[in-house]
Amino acid sequence: MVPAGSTLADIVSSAILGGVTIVQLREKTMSTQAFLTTARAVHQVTQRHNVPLLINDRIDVALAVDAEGVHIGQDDMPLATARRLLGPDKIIGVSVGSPDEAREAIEASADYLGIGPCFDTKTKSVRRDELTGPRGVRAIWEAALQAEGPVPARAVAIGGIGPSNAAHVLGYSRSMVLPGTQARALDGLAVVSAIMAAASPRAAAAQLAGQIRHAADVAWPALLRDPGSSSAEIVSAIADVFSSVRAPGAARPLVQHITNMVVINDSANACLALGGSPIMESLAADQQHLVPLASSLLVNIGTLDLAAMAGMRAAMRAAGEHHRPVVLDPVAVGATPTRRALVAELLEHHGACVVKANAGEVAALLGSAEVPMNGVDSVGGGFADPAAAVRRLSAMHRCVVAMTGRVDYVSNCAATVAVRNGHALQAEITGAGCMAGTAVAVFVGAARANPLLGALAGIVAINLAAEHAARRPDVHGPGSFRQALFDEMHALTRQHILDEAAIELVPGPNAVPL
Ligand SMILES: Cc1ncc(COP(=O)(O)OP(=O)(O)O)c(N)n1
Ligand SMILES: Cc1ncsc1CCOP(=O)(O)O
Repeated sequence: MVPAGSTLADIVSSAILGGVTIVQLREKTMSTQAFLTTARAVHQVTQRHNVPLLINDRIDVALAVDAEGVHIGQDDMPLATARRLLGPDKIIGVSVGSPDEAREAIEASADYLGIGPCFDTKTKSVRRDELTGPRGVRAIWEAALQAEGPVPARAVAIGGIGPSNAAHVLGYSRSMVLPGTQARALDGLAVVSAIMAAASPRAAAAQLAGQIRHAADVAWPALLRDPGSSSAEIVSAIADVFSSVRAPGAARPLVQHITNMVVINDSANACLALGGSPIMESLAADQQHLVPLASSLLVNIGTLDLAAMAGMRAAMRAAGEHHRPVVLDPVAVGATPTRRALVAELLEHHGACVVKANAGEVAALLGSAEVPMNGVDSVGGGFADPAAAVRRLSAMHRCVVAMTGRVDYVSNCAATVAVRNGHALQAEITGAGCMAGTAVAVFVGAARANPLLGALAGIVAINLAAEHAARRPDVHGPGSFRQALFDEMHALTRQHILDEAAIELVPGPNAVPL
């Protein structure tokens, strides 16, 4: 992987200057003599920078160059033997791909775990069924944290991790906030190609270090931020978000949509009427150019085709790299295997900031049959405990969930808010739910520090507009309602929100056991 004209030691030095804090030398095919020569050269560099060097698999090489430690796999020398040979002071890391392996390694005193492989990678040949995904990383990490060993558990994730998914992997794999304990993130990420094959290893390492800081300092605290502690406080905070978009002279948030062909025009008009600026582009190749310019990304799977699916993946990759909030609308997710697999993949590989869904879609995502669907519509009486359902989905995917219905529920799993605005005519026009997704995307882009409030602002805004439209004397049914809805979105004011938002904080546990 070392490009012509440069040496491994040069790359390691430049990666450390970019922010790498520990180096592992992994050579699968070199002769022992060449491995020793390389290890000595790399060790000189790491020692100069005061960064530990670990040798993969080869205890003999680690001893010969007096490296700071080793990394061993499940098929390598047993940990106890490695410890005997290396002594108590050397670092020993162990690869784990299951909760059982994690428990065993912690009990046997591993200094850290390498959890994975998380995603597919060209660096190592792994079977599909061996890939843990971020959800598997989370399960393994939680098992490690619950295991009892002589040293506290530490871990990194490995496999296919780069700048577009690093923050997502760290956020998604956090152990859950169980009552009385803190959510715990992994201690870092292990990457090979994202640094070694980069044009500038220093810039690549710096970008990854930035993603790690973003995950810890920005994304996670934002997700769990309080919306306020009383209905009045929350309504006032929602009104502030609304005003930040609608203030005279404020730049209109650009919302990049990949949406369905049924609603595309209505969604673009709703975006404009609410104060946003819509762009609707599904071409995969354009996403890396468009998404960084946008304030948020809306992905709606309503009418699927292969090109749009490729566009969604590319757009969500770009959103991960550039920290753009993604609003995912999993339209009719339970209806077909393709929809189920796509949404599972998008949530697992990229993650969403907000999932906006109706009750039937929430049920499908939870794997529950409690709420049936008829095509894209949720039918029946909904969940017996809707707040618990949104909390559970929010905790499962580490995102805000906005569930639309007669009463809307919006949750970041630490707080859940019920919204009792809206009108029955919303269920009589196609695309009302999709427009709610657009409304959420407009305000989430403006409320990055608190996506729960952004989602609430979108839901309240479209619902109040619907109430206003339905009250108009010129509205006689779905057709005139649809037309009036755009006018009323446009005419909505901060004062309407302060006077008319009907929201309440739903009492409940702070976290949900998964
Ligand atoms: C940090 C880290 N985690 C996992 C591995 C993989 O090690 P192993 O299972 O021994 O597989 P190979 O590297 O030998 O292919 C690692 N090297 N580092
Ligand atoms: C060594 C190893 N172990 C599990 S995946 C992997 C390779 C990771 O490489 P990359 O960071 O290039 O995906």
